[in-house]
Amino acid sequence: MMLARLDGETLGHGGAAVLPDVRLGLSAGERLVLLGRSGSGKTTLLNALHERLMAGGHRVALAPQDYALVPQLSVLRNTLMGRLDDHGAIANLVTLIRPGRARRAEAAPLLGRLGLDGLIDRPVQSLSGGQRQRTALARALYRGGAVLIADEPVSAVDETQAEALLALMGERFPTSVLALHDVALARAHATRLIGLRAGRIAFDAPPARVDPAAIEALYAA
Ligand SMILES: Nc1ncnc2c1ncn2[C@@H]1O[C@H](COP(=O)(O)OP(=O)(O)OP(=O)(O)O)[C@@H](O)[C@H]1O
Repeated sequence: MMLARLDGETLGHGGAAVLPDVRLGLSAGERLVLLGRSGSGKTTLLNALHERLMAGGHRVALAPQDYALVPQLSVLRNTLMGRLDDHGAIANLVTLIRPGRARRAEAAPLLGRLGLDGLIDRPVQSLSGGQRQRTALARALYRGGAVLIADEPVSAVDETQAEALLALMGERFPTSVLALHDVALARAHATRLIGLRAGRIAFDAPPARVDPAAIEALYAA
């Protein structure tokens, strides 16, 4: 089933085209991984797919590159924010002021899987970069949905953790679109690798059909 499609659209910012004439579809069950140099348009493309999915009425979990956490609030409260739009304003206020036992119990197993169990009540501003990144991921995984969109979601953790986190994302979300810079992780996780270079999609194919030289060419100066 096709969940979202970009059909010859020009993506950019304020009139400046970053990716002209993009043709790309996302079907249920696919794991797309975007590769490309800094500034090649990965975030731009993720945002466009996010908008398109939302417009189609799909529930999407988003893990942005800058995490978008509230630094003064705890790991638990930031995680619970993943479902704010499922509840009314009053319920949300109560949850954010004093998360109830039920909400805590709901989020705790996931925070355990992410290695955050000892940090649940710590304000995010007192965490390391990797711990913040895992909190942002916790919020997305707690949200759940048809599709996960994550922009460099494992850039701040070590390789072993990265593999475990990608496995967890795959377990929770059959469909995802990720930007990754680690080519080995990208190959291992993706069902489709998409290379961006010089304003266009240089390749879009299953990892086994993408030549290492094509990937190297993405990053060549
Ligand atoms: N809000 C914005 N306003 C104007 N230009 C932008 C904005 N965001 C990104 N750009 C420009 O769009 C281009 C693509 O940026 P984008 O963030 O999509 O790249 P990226 O591949 O995700 O990069 P990185 O790997 O560094 O995160 C860049 O030239 C960037 O300068």
